[in-house]
Order: sequence, then structure tokens, then C-alpha cells
Amino acid sequence: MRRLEQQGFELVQWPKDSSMPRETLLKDVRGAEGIICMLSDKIDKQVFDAAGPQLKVVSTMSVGYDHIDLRTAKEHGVKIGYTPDVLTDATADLTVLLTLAAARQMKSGVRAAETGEWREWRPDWLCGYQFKGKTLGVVGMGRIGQAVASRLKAFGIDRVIYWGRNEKPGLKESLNAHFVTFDELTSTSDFIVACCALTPETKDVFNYDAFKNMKKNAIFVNTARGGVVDQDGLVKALQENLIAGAGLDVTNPEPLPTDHPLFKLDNCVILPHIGSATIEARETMGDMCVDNVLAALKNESIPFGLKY
Ligand SMILES: O=CC(=O)O
Repeated sequence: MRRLEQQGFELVQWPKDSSMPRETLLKDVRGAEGIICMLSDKIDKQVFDAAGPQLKVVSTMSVGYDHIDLRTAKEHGVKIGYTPDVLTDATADLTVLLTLAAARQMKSGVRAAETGEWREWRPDWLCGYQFKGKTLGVVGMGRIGQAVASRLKAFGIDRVIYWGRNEKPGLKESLNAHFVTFDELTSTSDFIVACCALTPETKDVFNYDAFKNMKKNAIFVNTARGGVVDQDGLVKALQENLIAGAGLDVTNPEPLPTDHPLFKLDNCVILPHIGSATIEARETMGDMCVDNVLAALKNESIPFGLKY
């Protein structure tokens, strides 16, 4: 706010600690030259039309941009700014946290400690899985997927495989990571992490059949987008113990209603979409958003822009 105000811009803001209601967004966006938005704001044709032809830039405080209608942005000649790289470490750390939490039954353990279910030490109580000698499957081997793989290798992961749009050059050398089919990834991995963008190819890719194809000891972790999982399929797979557990930082919808069946499952740990929530990442993301807006309003090319 300070940086934009110092430049003399008129700021129209939603003052509350919540998303701007849709009607307010459609009203307040009128005449704007730049929009700073969050991943929870749907920036679709209606918003572009409501804003008007002077709109130069939409700057999202996120690395994901599935909430923005890129085709309409292109038609309107609007630049799109986002915040890649700076949240890679934070999100990879949280992915590891969820993988460990799901693999080591953390939800049941915390509850037991807090509620008196914790009795004496028992040799077979709350046993989970360790990483040594295991296979990690990454769906979406971009910046975050690679950072997760290198972290989990330090925990003893032996084989890294990945699936995505294409094989990535250099990953065999840097991470000894191998490009495989989705079917091979789901059927042979012990830990499966989703770090991909939500696209038509990845929507609902983790459905009941995919979970059924996984090993019984598989741990599934999603820090990408809720939309890559068919959630009913995941509930069924966890209820039927087709896989050992899941860790989710993203769901569909968000927030997930507190009476959702996923919350009732001991083998599912859920966090409220906090992958990039470190002070360091969020401060830098905020600055990048402003850098993008300032450049666009000066008709310069934006420093963190999407090429689309
Ligand atoms: O999900 C978080 C982001 O896209 O930045």
C-alpha cells in the first residue's frame, strides 16, 4: 500500500481480512488500470468487462494462475503478473511436512496426546512408514516438485520418478529422476506428491481409479490445487484403506466445510492452503505484485510476467 500510495496512485481496497465479495469486486474494478488479486479472486470475463478498456495489468499474489481467464486477458491486451520462485522453498517445506505427517500418523498422535487416548508405550501403536529405500513419485516436476524431491532424497528416498506434460532435460543428472507414465507412477510409488498446475490435463487426474492403482502403503500429498483430485474418489479410497494416508494443503472447495468426510478420517491430514505462508515468502510476493503493477502502469514490460 505504502509503495503504491507514494507513487500517487488512487487505491481502491477491500479493507477487511477476507476476500472482496464478488459484487464489490465487479463494482470497484470499474475504471481500474491495475488489479492486485489473490488466488481466491476469480478474474474472469465478467471482471475484465467490468473493469473496462483502460485495464493494463492483473497482478496476482500467487504462483498459480488458474483463477485468471488468460484467453480474455489476451483479447483485452492485459498483462498478467504472478509470483514464481520466491515461494518454492516455503511450499516444498510444507509438502515435506505433510508427507511426514501423513506417513507418521501425526493426526492420530496429536489427538491421542491431547485427549488421554495416550496410554503406555506400545510396540505396534501408531506405526507409520519411513522413507529409506522408497520411491517418490512427483506429478508436476516444476520448481516446487524438484525442491520437494531434493528434500525427500535427504530423508533416504531411493528412486524419484515423475509425470507431467513432458520429460524435463537435466533431471536425470541433477536428481536421478525418471520420466514415467501416470500409470507407472501411481502403481510403483510409495509417496506421491502433486505439485502441478491445475490445467485441463491435470483436472481430477487423481480419481478413484488412480488411487486404486496405488500401493496399499502409498501416501498421497497434494499442495497443488484441490481440482487435481476427484475428492469423492479420495474419500472412498481412504475409507477403503486402498492407500495408507493423505496430506492435503488444498481442497475443493476452500475452505472445506468442517463436516466434510475427509475431516473424519484419521488417515487424512488437512491444512488450510498455507503452502507459501512464511513471512519471507509473503513479504517478497507482496513486493513482486507491486513491482508488476508499477512497471505495467509505466507501460514497461513487467518483471514477473506470464508469457501467454
Ligand atoms: O497456491 C498458492 C499459489 O499459487 O501461490
